[in-house]
Amino acid sequence: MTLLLENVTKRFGDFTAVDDLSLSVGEGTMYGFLGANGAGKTTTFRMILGLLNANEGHISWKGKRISYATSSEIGYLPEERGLYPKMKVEDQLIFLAQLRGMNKADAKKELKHWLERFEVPHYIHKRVEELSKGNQQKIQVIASLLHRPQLLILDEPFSGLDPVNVEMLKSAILDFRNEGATIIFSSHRMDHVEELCEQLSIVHKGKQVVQGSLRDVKRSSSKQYVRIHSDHDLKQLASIQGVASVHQTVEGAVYQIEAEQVAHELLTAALKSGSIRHFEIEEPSLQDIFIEKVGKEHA
Ligand SMILES: Nc1ncnc2c1ncn2[C@@H]1O[C@H](COP(=O)(O)OP(=O)(O)OP(=O)(O)O)[C@@H](O)[C@H]1O
Repeated sequence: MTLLLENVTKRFGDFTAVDDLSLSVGEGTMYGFLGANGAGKTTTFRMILGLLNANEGHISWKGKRISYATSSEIGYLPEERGLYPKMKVEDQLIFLAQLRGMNKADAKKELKHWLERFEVPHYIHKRVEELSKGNQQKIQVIASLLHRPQLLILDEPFSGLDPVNVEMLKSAILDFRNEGATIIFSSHRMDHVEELCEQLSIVHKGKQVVQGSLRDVKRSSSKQYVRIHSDHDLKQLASIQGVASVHQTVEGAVYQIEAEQVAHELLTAALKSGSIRHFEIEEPSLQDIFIEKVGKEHA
């Protein structure tokens, strides 16, 4: 595994922010790191980067500890965005790329490429403070990947972006992954994670409560749903044993079921009531799984 965390614990005084966390991220993987506010995501990222020391456990990147010597291989979008407001975009980003070992000519070329990719080439000579929040966010994303890191850590990359910019960023980071980078990112938007990540982990109060591929995580969930579209009244289906809840939709209803067998009973009962237009057994969404594991209060 490229990035490995083994039994990592971080305490602030008596408070345990990250509790015995282990995870492994394969090379070229897009990895989602999820959790409610205060779950320990940023603390974990800071430990991976060597900005905070773990009290217990080990963290390695390609078998080594991340340090100043490996900083050119790593890109980081911090949660608290930290560009210099008075400095011009070009000066700032080229300076940051040079700090990570890139020469000026290459940095200029890459900067031009990414500004065009994010449709903001005209901001090159603007001061950061002159840009809107969303455009500052794009510039900060560019700062994290300009030096072409092998490992990119993005803390809430989509926050503050409008839907068009979200799509632009998704496509850019997918291309970056396809070119070989390993990407780990946190997000409170489960739909983005579902769309992008092959592997994910959910932490709750510092402890890992879910880890695996999106597919396995969904399969291991106790929740399953049946969606039925019909013009007939299907109210009586709610009383079938094993139907945990019913959600009415414009076209019919979605039933949460406790076992797959209940789906067959629903189908038989629905057909007895008349014809149906649509019948489908649905996997839970990542949002459902998150709420199941982390609690409704954080949904
Ligand atoms: N320097 C610190 N001193 C004391 N407590 C801290 C410190 N840094 C973080 N914490 C605490 O550790 C816990 C985890 O914080 P962290 O920022 O890692 O959460 P998070 O999952 O990134 O949350 P969010 O989604 O809100 O960004 C929180 O309860 C926070 O208050």
